[in-house]
Amino acid sequence: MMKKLNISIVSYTNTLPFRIGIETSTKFQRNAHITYDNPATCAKKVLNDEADIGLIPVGVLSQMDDYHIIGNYCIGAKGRVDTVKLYGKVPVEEMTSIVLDYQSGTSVKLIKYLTENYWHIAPEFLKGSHGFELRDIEGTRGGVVIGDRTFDLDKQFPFKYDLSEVWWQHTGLPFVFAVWVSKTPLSRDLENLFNHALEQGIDRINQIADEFQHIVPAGIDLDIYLTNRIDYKLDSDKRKAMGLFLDYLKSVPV
Ligand SMILES: C=C(O[C@@H]1C=C(C(=O)O)C=C[C@H]1O)C(=O)O
Repeated sequence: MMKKLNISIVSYTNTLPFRIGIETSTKFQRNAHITYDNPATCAKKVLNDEADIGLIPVGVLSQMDDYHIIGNYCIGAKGRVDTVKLYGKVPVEEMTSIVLDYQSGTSVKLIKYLTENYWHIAPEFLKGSHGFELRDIEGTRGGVVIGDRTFDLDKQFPFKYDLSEVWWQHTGLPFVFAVWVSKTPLSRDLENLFNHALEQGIDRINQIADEFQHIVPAGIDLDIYLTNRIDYKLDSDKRKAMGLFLDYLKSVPV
């Protein structure tokens, strides 16, 4: 019998196929302890050895001495993703500061890449705290928000920028927000089993979207979100994009 595996998974709607794949796998149902966390917490748990496997932000990998990317799936997007946005009451060119989502480890670095290399502006960056998205985006202060909290924010701000779409316009590449990582390598068998569990969920996306449509606010089409916005396959273009982003993080410690 294998030791119980601690798995930390992002609790946002975009991980539904992963969650269902793992939760319904007979192997992991019995032999895993799953926690549902925000991305920054997933990373912290893997870094502190509180989790064996985590869905962790790519932006955090540059701070890890050793890590292993598991399987062929990720949280990525080809162009617009809808749930990672810079919001503001003024256009980005007029923003003097930007509050960063405390739940993020990737988008908070992607915004630095884009302000530097795409918009050519140098705003001050501030760390957001719980509830910042409803409180702190004011005047010339913009804010980066990720995950389900964005579902209700689009109506509230006149200016919004989809960071994955802007990355796509700038590089012509998809973007990878989070990957499955372990600090110590898994056995080939275990990695295959884990990847297979994820695949079981991915193969049922349309059915899952149907079943869970009621959990997202009216106006959000879950099937479109899970099939045309989030892109789960960690293919060669996504690996290339991830390499480019990690090289940038190495060159400018952000
Ligand atoms: C696409 C998304 O990507 C998320 C963004 C992350 C980050 O910025 O660190 C991490 C995990 C992803 O779930 C989203 O939250 O909607």
